Amino acid sequence: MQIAVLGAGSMGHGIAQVSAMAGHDVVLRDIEAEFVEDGLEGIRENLQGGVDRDKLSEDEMEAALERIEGTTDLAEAVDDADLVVEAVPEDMDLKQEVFAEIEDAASEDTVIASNTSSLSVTEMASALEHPERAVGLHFFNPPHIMDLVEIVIAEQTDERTEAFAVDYVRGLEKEDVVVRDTAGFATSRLGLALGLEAIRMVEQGVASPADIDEGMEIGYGHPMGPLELTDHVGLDVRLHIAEHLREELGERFKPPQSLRRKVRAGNLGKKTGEGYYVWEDGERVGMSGEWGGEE
Ligand SMILES: NC(=O)c1ccc[n+]([C@@H]2O[C@H](COP(=O)([O-])OP(=O)(O)OC[C@H]3O[C@@H](n4cnc5c(N)ncnc54)[C@H](O)[C@@H]3O)[C@@H](O)[C@H]2O)c1
Repeated sequence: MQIAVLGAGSMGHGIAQVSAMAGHDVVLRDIEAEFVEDGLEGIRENLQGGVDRDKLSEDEMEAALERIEGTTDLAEAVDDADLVVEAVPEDMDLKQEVFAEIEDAASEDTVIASNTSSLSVTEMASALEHPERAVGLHFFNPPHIMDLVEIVIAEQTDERTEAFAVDYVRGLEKEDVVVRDTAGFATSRLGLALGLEAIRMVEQGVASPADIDEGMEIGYGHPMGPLELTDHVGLDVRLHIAEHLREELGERFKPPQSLRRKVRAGNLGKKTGEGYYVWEDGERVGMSGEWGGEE
């Protein structure tokens, strides 16, 4: 199958990589040649990492690389594509513009997918003349490691498009869950509900961040507790999604005060060195100030 991936950033280059690994021919498109080159370099590094860890052979790496081309030309990318996956920044106007551009340049039965993590695919699809071919393919970061893809069914998505998306995801040897297009889909909504409640529990002094996280890790088998996960994702990102879900789904997603306070103070989690924990060189070294630092 011929696949175009638009946007060669964190997600786009990974989606191009897993598609090529599954045997598809891929064109990766970004708006500047240097972004395309960065994306291709990211793919080379990931694949080389796989070879170093004996996950794939040199030959498999070379074959995958040969199946991927880069371009800045939209028409060249989508012209022969059976599937176009957009992974451009999370902005509804931009996504709608990109959807309409794809439809102008692609053939009539090309499936048009968005990797959005929170926006309405139904709203994006409304920019198309044939919206029944739109679908959400929500990959997780990084796509070459994470096994799940949420397939998001917009109001307009028809059965052919849904079946196509399921086949594509299974062909990547990933697990699919099919969800209706609602705010936060299935994963972000549940993950955030847990994260916000954990933050409220910290605010109420129920237990320390480390004890709450350990409770979920050991008691419930979660690989990472909700507060550490919040630090990984970024407090700013979680606040933004909470505000969106509050607007769409109600007050139960109201962002807790400490989340707002920390974001205002620039304490955004692992990337800035402090969130609910303190981080040094990417390692968790203690809890944030009000918990005295000690775990
Ligand atoms: N980063 C994550 O953890 C994550 C996880 C799941 C889904 N997503 C979603 O994936 C999408 C992309 O996120 P990202 O983190 O890869 O962003 P990013 O900023 O790393 O990459 C976006 C890329 O798109 C390019 N771009 C901008 N306009 C374009 C256009 N018109 N055509 C082609 N390329 C264009 C940019 O130059 C940039 O290289 C967003 O919708 C985001 O919500 C992100």
